[in-house]
Amino acid sequence: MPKTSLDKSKIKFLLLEGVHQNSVDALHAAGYTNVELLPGALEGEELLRKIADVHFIGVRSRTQLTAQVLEHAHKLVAIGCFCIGTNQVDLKVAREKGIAVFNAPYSNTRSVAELVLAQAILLLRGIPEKNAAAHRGGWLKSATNAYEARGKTLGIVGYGAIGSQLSVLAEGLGMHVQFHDVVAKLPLGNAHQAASLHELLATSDIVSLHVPDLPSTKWMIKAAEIAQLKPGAIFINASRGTVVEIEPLAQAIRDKKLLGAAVDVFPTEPKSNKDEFVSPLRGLDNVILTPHIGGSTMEAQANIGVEVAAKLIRYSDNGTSTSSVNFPEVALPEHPGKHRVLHVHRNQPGVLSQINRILSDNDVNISAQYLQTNEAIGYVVIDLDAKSSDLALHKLAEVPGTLRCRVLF
Ligand SMILES: NC(=O)C1=CN([C@@H]2O[C@H](COP(=O)(O)OP(=O)(O)OC[C@H]3O[C@@H](n4cnc5c(N)ncnc54)[C@H](O)[C@@H]3O)[C@@H](O)[C@H]2O)C=CC1
Ligand SMILES: O=C(O)C(=O)COP(=O)(O)O
Repeated sequence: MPKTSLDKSKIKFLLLEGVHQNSVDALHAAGYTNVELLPGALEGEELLRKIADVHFIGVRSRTQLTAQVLEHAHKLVAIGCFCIGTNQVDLKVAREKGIAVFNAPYSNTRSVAELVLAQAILLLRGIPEKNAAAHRGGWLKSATNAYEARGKTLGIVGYGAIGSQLSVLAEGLGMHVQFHDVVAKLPLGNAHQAASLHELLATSDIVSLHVPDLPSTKWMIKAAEIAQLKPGAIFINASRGTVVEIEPLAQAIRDKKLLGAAVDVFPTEPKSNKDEFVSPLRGLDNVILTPHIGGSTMEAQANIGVEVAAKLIRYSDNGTSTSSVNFPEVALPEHPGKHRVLHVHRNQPGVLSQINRILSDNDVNISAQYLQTNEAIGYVVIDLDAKSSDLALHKLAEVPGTLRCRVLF
């Protein structure tokens, strides 16, 4: 059973995919000097070897922390997703192992919304094609198939943080907005909820996807859905590459059924800037292909770096798990003069009573206790006298059902 009680300088952080330097600075400032920052994603043997040795890992959307990878994460206390999506992490397995997962749910939403709006305007004017032709010496001066955004209907699939922000920006341009969501959402401005996905697809001039990667959104746009789009429509996907089947989309572009498309996310993405990008959409001039940079702005990355580093530091320093995406949320006060035992266990009957029995049998004076559970795990935090913490750590780590146990000084 993994248990930790470490000096800060021995707590290892591995940050991947070039997360912002300010996260390293924040960790250093908080006393965590053992931080490795790598520019790309990791996979295969290298990831397994590295993850086995660290207490905290930071990733973006590319590194896959699957059940198999997490099997090797013997020391891991928490995962920071320096992005919105957490689909790259097996959240359930992480939870069952007592590993808390944090993300930055809002820091890059504006960047995505701005990019999508810009792409919609460029595609309405046929700019990608005209630009590509001009680079080859061509001159496509023509108004044919070039339109203003004003008065066009934008269909947003997934009216969450990004979709609703896009809605407001698009209305500012004079567009009509409709959306489809599985949850009833308050329409902003003059936007309205479409009767169904089918109706949205069939009646929008531009369709933009903003759903998370879920089993229910996997390949939600296939040949049948693409066939429902209006002739001459524009299709944009900056959500996840698993939401849209690429081949039927490429075919609709080749058949000139669609005016254009913008795609930022792909079923398989290169793991770093050194690897080749392969896609059936390559070579189609009226498709804007971007390398998953919807959230890649200086502002967003700086905000994400600060936000996620702060969540990891708080969880490490103090045990607060607020805003974790897979963990019982506990907001904890400081614990001056006391030691704090953090105990993560399976949510099964009897664990808490055993913990309290052990503490009482050993005359441990509890100055505060906090408990939060979800359907899978329980998270109990106990503040006690410094002299008792070593004993408590070792005894509580042996309680059946214990997943992780550590002590904070
Ligand atoms: N291209 C990029 O760089 C970025 C991509 N993203 C992607 O965008 C996604 C959305 O981000 P947010 O708006 O912040 O998430 P969000 O969670 O605020 O909104 C997602 C919305 O989709 C809805 N939804 C879920 N399943 C649906 C379905 N089957 N049909 C229709 N609606 C459904 C939800 O009810 C929710 O309202 C992220 O999960 C991430 O995958 C996020 C940031 C950057
Ligand atoms: O925030 C998200 O979910 C994104 O897709 C952005 O991913 P990235 O950090 O650019 O790999």
